[in-house]
Amino acid sequence: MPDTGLLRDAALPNPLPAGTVAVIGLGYVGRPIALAAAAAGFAVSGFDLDPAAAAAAEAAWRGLGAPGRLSATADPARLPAAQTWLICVPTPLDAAGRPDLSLVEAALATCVARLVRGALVCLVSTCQPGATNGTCRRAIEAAGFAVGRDVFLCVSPERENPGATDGPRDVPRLLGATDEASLARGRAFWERVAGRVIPVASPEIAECAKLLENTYRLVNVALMDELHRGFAALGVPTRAVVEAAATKPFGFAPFWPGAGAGGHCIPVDPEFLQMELARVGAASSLLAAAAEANRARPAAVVEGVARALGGSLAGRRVLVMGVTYKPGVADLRGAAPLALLRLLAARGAEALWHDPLVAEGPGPLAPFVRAADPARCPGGPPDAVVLGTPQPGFDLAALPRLAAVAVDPFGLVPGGAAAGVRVV
Ligand SMILES: NC(=O)C1=CN([C@@H]2O[C@H](COP(=O)(O)OP(=O)(O)OC[C@H]3O[C@@H](n4cnc5c(N)ncnc54)[C@H](O)[C@@H]3O)[C@@H](O)[C@H]2O)C=CC1
Ligand SMILES: CC(=O)N[C@H]1[C@@H](OP(=O)(O)OP(=O)(O)OC[C@H]2O[C@@H](n3ccc(=O)[nH]c3=O)[C@H](O)[C@@H]2O)O[C@H](C(=O)O)[C@@H](O)[C@@H]1O
Repeated sequence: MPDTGLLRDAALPNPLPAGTVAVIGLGYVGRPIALAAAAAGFAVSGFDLDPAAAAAAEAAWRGLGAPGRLSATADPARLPAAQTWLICVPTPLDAAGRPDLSLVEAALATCVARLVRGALVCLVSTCQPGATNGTCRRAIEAAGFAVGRDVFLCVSPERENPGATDGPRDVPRLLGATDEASLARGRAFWERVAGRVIPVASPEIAECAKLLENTYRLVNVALMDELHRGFAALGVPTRAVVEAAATKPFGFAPFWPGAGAGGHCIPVDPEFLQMELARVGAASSLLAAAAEANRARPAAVVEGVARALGGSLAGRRVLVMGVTYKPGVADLRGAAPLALLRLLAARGAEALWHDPLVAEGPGPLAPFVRAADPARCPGGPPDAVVLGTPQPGFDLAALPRLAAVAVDPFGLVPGGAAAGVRVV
């Protein structure tokens, strides 16, 4: 690869500003990292393709009294020749359910067009093992830079827990790099911004660890969903079983049943691991079964509602309590309760919803009827109520009073099956 780095430096209109960071992608992940980097003393330029996201980031930062050295733009021409580049764009599945890295590739294109010698590129987005050493390295080398000499490359996957952790300093950061020099550069940056950094021996270890964390959650949630039905058939309350098992001071991490693990990470990220495992002929059948069970979970819950109503949902009115993907978080992405609403409607029911965290009926909720007060549903009391997401503040003991049939995929309603609640 020709070493054009020096030429590129000379041609750039911007001199390399000391301590400048560019954050590409200003969503849930990029925005707090940009803020933390500014708080750590870096001059930070955020970039988002979506002008609304860039404007929202600036407004949020202003509201927090963010330092003036923090700015956001949707115009790549306004990006400086930064010393540190952080890739924080989404990594979704495509329509066929395959991992889609096209946004990471586009972000890399924005970055490498402005790379200067000495810069550090860090992949933060959740990607498949090999993305750093493959996709990222190729993009940098194609621009004429030698990784580890001209430009430094590392990966530090995000591990924030939405709704529970506040910022990049809350969770230790894994850090993998392509070489020693890159690891040192990455470590110096992240220790300043995030505090606790855990260096690992390769980018692939960091990538796989991130995917293992979320795969572990998917498999265990799917197991609990299945056991929940079994325990119910045995007449044993699942939550009491898990709480009892969790008193063991080692060797057991509690997971809970629900309407289906949702969001845009737990059902998605394991596919990145599975894709690479399949490529080397080692696809995990256990992971495949868990993913399939999780996809099928909302349909199983709806079938439970149908059975409780005598078999057919046609013309019945069913209220879903809580529609976000997890309790306490106003995020509808990949939310299992949305699948419940769609499946109920597809089977001829009138689907209603209530959620104190969702004021309006935006996009995916538009086809369904909002019940601002679940005790006074439009059109009168529903035939059945099903717990979609147990939002903080829900009076679960009162759930069975909302309709003749109450369905609980979580095992949370007091009294459970003994109190006439349908446990699914
Ligand atoms: N949301 C979360 O709590 C967590 C997310 N992650 C991972 O972090 C990554 C980012 O996720 P989020 O921040 O949640 O996504 P997001 O959807 O909230 O935000 C991403 C932003 O990137 C922008 N974008 C897309 N392509 C771009 C490009 N080429 N150039 C510039 N901007 C671009 C989008 O317009 C959007 O505003 C994903 O890989 C995700 O799996 C990991 C852990 C936690
Ligand atoms: C706590 C934790 O490890 N969080 C990681 C996770 O966050 P996310 O917001 O997806 O939460 P979480 O996994 O709890 O719920 C997902 C779904 O499972 C359901 N869920 C969950 C637990 C359970 O016991 N039962 C259950 O049904 C639950 O109701 C949801 O429907 O993925 C993030 C990511 O990589 O983006 C990581 O950065 C986070 O650190």
